[in-house]
Amino acid sequence: MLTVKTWAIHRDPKVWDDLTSFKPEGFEGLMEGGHQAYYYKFVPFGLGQQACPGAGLANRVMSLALAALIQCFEWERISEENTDMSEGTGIT
Ligand code: HEM
Repeated sequence: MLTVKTWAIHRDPKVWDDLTSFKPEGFEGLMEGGHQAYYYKFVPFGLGQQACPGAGLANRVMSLALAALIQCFEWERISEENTDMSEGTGIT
């Protein structure tokens, strides 16, 4: 069996700058160059035979789901402190 090391790909300093900072703009232009270019750099759905079969659906409904959450609820911060986004163990 061949497994793809997504953890290492997503943390490759040759591909990603300043890995531990929150920089959404780092994802801009990710889709340029077509499907293949996107998948080699950023592989949230895995790769190969075991890759997520729901990727197409997820990509299409993600912005709708997020927009619905933003529109339907009143959001507020629970404290003035920044959320700790550091890695931990557990199940997503
Ligand atoms: C943001 C949304 C999603 C993400 C990030 C995601 C990510 C993943 C990942 C990383 C895998 C494992 C790939 C591997 O083992 O290499 C996977 C597997 C799978 N996903 Fe998703 N997924 C998402 C949404 C969905 C949706 C919407 C469906 C179905 C409607 C789905 C169905 C599946 C199934 C059935 C597998 C198992 C595939 C297999 O083992 O053959 N996923 N997904």
